Amino acid sequence: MASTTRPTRVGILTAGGDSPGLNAAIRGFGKTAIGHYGMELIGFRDGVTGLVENRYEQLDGKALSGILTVGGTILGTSRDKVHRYQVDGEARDMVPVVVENYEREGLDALIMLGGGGTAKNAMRLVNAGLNVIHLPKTIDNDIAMTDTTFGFATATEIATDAIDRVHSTAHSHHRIILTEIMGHRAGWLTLAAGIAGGADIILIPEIAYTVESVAATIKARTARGSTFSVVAVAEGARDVNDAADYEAATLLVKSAKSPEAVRAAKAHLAHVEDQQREHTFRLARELEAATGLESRVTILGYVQRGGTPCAADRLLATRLGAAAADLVARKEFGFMVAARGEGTVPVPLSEVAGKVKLVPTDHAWIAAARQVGTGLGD
Ligand SMILES: Nc1ncnc2c1ncn2[C@@H]1O[C@H](COP(=O)(O)OP(=O)(O)O)[C@@H](O)[C@H]1O
Ligand SMILES: O=P(O)(O)OC[C@H]1O[C@](O)(COP(=O)(O)O)[C@@H](O)[C@@H]1O
Ligand SMILES: [Mg+2]
Repeated sequence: MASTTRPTRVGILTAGGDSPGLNAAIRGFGKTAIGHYGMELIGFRDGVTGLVENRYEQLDGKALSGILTVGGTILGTSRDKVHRYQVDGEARDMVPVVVENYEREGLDALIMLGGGGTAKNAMRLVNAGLNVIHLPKTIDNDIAMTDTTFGFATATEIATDAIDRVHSTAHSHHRIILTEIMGHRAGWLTLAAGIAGGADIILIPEIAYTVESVAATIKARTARGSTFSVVAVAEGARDVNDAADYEAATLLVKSAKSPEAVRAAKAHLAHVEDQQREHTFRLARELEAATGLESRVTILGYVQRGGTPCAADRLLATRLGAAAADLVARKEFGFMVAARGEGTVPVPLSEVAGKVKLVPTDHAWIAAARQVGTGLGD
């Protein structure tokens, strides 16, 4: 009797903040899965939302054509959590619903493209028995166990270009221009763009700053005849006082025992972070008072996440996507596909989920910044 084997059926989604290279990764996975391995592919809409609501579209060769260079994600995205899904203002555990949808659609695997939050969602679905593979995207570069993430290189280009551009206006007006750069709790993007753009001072969350130190660097420049300065400020950077408050709030979260205590501590941490949100404007006022130089703030914001991915991100996203399809073909699941050197390695999701990769204070980039005379605010 002739045996009929149905093609492997795979779902894919993008979740978390959008990031240049998401479409390149969808294409990299899809072309390999469909063209090379003969699999079927469906794309869930708007991240975990589409997974819960079972909203998806068929992805074929035509749907994947022409998206390599396109910014954002053709599938849409959201920051929904699978275990605390908001329904009528209430948080519900939707893992069983997702399992049901996965089974009803006859899926053999689910590919989740996302950052730290997505790694945690992926881990929850792995624990519920689904065959999941995660690909690391984020402009923040803060995912553990991978050399880098797609989106980071493009965002670095954009932020570097911004720093280049504020230089001439800072110079013309004899001003201090503070350029606030994204990165959530990590300083990778600010550090990379700050070095590449030749910022005079770089402030990152991993190194608490004092206004006195930043002002001293600026005054030393004035003494050398430069009556302007450019400061690259990470959105998560803090002065020593704010850093102490933040650390205390973080410790509370870590030491909380009951679920209620954890929730209360997390709410307190969110409040502390909220209070510190305007820190770049405060620093601008403090520097103006300390140096006598007029100060201005430029917040780069979502410009850093938009538009076409650079070549390095297209290359990274394509090779990670293709490697994910190889894993599906080999029936190896529960992994994040990490970039390691020029290759890729599958890393168990348990070694990634819940971890954040911050800039080590002995990192070579920090050493190089110091060596060329850049102030780090400490
Ligand atoms: N007068 C200026 N006008 C515009 N850009 C400048 C000026 N001086 C320096 N830059 C830019 O600032 C960045 C860092 O320059 P750098 O050589 O470190 O200057 P400095 O020694 O004055 O700090 C470079 O991108 C450089 O092109
Ligand atoms: O898009 P939102 O919800 O405003 O969030 C902003 C955050 O998203 C990011 O741009 C990227 O975050 P993820 O890639 O981890 O989702 C951070 O740099 C920033 O702190
Ligand atoms: Mg993140």
